[in-house]
Amino acid sequence: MRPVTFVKWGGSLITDKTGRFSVRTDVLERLADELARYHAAPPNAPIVLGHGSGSFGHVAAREAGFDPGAPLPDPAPALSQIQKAVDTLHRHVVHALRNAGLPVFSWAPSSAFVTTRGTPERSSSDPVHHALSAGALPVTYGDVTLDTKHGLSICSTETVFRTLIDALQQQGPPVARVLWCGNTDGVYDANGHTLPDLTAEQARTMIGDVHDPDGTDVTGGMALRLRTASALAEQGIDSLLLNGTVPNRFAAALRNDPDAHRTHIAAG
Ligand SMILES: Nc1ncnc2c1ncn2[C@@H]1O[C@H](COP(=O)(O)OP(=O)(O)OP(=O)(O)O)[C@@H](O)[C@H]1O
Ligand SMILES: C=C(C)CCOP(=O)(O)O
Repeated sequence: MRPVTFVKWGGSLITDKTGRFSVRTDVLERLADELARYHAAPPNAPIVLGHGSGSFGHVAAREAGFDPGAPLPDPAPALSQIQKAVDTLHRHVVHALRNAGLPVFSWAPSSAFVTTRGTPERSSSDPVHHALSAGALPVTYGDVTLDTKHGLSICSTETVFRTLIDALQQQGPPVARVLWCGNTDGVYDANGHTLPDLTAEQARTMIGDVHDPDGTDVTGGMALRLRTASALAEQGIDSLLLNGTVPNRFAAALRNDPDAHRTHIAAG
């Protein structure tokens, strides 16, 4: 099998994070169409798609009183409410993908692993590995998890990807790169200009300089993305941070076309 490309559609892209349970259906449909065209045109890399939770999971987690540093006194109702919100957005995503003709295989982190203070344990990538071998499109997402210390925790798509990539790397196929699709032209410097190329070290240095995302967020925004991309670069995996709100930017990144409006965090 060819090396796998991981793709995240961020919550800032597919939802309005300043709203409450507000999905951008038009954006979802266009992205699904861009992905379907790539999928139908060999030679195409196998894809694992993940999506953020935006104004669904982040809002539900905040409303349930989620605090990453402390256990919730009564986790069961919160777990159920957050899972419902996350699942509602996931249904929108898989609906758009199936309508575009893609062979979706949905893979829920909340059913696949338990966490300890937010860190996944005992994860198996077997279903994702087999789905890829079968030619399916595995689709996962940032999710709520049962947690051994806190009752519940939240796993961002970034954490899900790192766990899944570690597990996949042990069995093959290799993972080549991650496309992080959001609502900015990659990572901006202090003047708002895109930084086209960053090493892992430079990306890590920038963590203290980024601001919180607009709207509700419980997982760490751009700081978490930079931390994750630097760690992946050190494992030999490239990251591209790009703006999915602009038509065809995602399609161009899938094809590896050059584009000045994105940030490349290079492996090595
Ligand atoms: N230096 C920066 N360059 C680019 N974006 C930045 C920077 N600093 C902060 N941001 C903010 O980070 C946001 C992206 O983080 P966010 O967590 O919303 O991403 P996401 O993955 O799309 O969302 P979700 O976590 O809901 O999936 C951007 O919309 C932007 O407002
Ligand atoms: C808030 C929840 C439930 C998941 C967050 O995942 P992310 O949007 O990828 O950070």
